[in-house]
Amino acid sequence: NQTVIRRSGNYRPPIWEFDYIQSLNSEYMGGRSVARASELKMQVKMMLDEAKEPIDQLELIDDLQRLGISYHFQDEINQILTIINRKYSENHEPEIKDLYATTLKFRLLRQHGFNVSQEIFDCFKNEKGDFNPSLCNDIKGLLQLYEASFLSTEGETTLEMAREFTMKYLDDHQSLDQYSALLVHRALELPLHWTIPRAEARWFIDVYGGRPDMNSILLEFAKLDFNIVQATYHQELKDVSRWWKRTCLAEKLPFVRDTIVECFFWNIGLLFEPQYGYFRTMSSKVFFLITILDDVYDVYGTSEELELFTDAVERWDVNAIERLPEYMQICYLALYNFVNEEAYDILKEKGLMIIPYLRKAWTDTCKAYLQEAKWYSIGYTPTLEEYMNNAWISVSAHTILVHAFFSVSNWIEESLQYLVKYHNVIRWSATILRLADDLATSSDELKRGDTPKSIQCYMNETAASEDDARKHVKFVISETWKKLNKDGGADCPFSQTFIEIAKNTGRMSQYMYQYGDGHGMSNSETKDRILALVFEPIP
Ligand SMILES: CC1(C)[C@@H]2CC[C@@]1(C)[C@@H](OP(=O)([O-])OP(=O)([O-])[O-])C2
Ligand SMILES: [Mg+2]
Ligand SMILES: [Mg+2]
Ligand SMILES: [Mg+2]
Ligand SMILES: [Mg+2]
Ligand SMILES: [Mg+2]
Repeated sequence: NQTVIRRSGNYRPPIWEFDYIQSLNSEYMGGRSVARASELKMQVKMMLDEAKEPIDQLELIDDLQRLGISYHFQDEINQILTIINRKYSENHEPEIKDLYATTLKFRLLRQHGFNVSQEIFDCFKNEKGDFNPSLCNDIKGLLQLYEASFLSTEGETTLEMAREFTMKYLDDHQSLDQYSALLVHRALELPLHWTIPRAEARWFIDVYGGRPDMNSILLEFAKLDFNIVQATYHQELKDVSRWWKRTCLAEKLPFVRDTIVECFFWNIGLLFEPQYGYFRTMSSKVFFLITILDDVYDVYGTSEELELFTDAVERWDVNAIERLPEYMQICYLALYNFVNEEAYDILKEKGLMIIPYLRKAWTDTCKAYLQEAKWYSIGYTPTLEEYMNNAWISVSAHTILVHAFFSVSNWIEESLQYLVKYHNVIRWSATILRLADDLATSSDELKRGDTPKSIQCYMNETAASEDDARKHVKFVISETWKKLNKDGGADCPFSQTFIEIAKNTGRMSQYMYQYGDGHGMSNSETKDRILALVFEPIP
């Protein structure tokens, strides 16, 4: 047969070795830390009970969320916000026209699913309908309004105006106190709504520590809780790494990305709370399988082999293995065994047979991969729309979210129908992941040979420069967030936890790819972030 030319991704070796991972032993595992944490938790709960003024309650809630400890007080927080929302809906007139207080209330209520209207901001406009330029000196208010503008849905022009208005003034503001300057700089880099909670917590704990009015109980609890939660991550990562070792996939497939730690890291972004260990462990394996299959289709497989593999996945018949080349047999059986392992757990725990759902998700992924491989082999450049109709599937977010649905959801029945037809909350989450991924990975992909990506399709279709194409892709990400805010909003049929995973999938993609390909090439920023969030306790 003709000599097969196989491309290579020339990927780098893993940064963290198996033995190092197995040697992890956090001092925060012990009972002493847990005992101290529960004492502190009680004191924080009292602070919540004692906060009487709405502005004090809102500021405390905002601090708890940014410090990453609000998950301990969900009931108390929802109770407080329900009362504030009821008072607001009974009496729209704001006591004082305070941009900061009004915007903080709007952002927290909307973030928690209360659909408070953007009209709340009309009292800050002049007779022309623009925001009062006099507001430009209220830096705290401007910053809140900037952050709030990212919770907009399509057509909310006041929030659109708010984003433009605040960006103009925030950018060149000089007279800033040190704390506000840090918040403004951070927000302009990546707004709060687009930031994964764990990354915000790690950063804000340091910044909060330097705030003049910081509360030492809050700070101590935030640090200790962060480290205790990180200690549970170590156990989960040991589990995942033992699975990685047992499969020998990296050894058998030297051409794939060997990034099991990065795969685990994705899932700290998706859901950080300690009680979701099973989800993170299983989802890390999903990410790893997606990554190596993606490399089989993008880099290594010949068209004939890829057709065979796609057909074998669609048939979901272990006997199909005979017809596969050896390297594909190991991929297929690893996928087959993992899917059956998760299906076994769910059948045992919840009495639900999920193989059909998982099988369809993986089949859709492989068919989308095959479509891209075909476009590459014939040198075809699709229109942006044609590309995206396939690429929101080929980025495999739907597979990640289908697996997630079964490993975190309890009330599965009524939302199952929305899962199967990939409800928009899945599509918009996948679209953000795809576009953020293309911005960061397409240059390397094109160099070694891959299908044209969103940037290249847009350039080919409109004769735009690469710079303008990248700007357009960033604009589409921003517009897609408005759709995600809407379809992941109050009347979304999924659980809050599932919606949070879908939103964090978009957030984590913007975080992982903020400085280039944090997954495949792992730049220093991503390495430092993994050290801070996964390995190193806060001193
Ligand atoms: C999990 C993922 C985010 C998804 C599959 C592997 C990834 C790390 C990334 O890899 P990439 O090669 O950029 O995917 P694609 O561009 O070939 O679809 C896309
Ligand atoms: Mg939190
Ligand atoms: Mg790829
Ligand atoms: Mg690919
Ligand atoms: Mg690719
Ligand atoms: Mg890519």
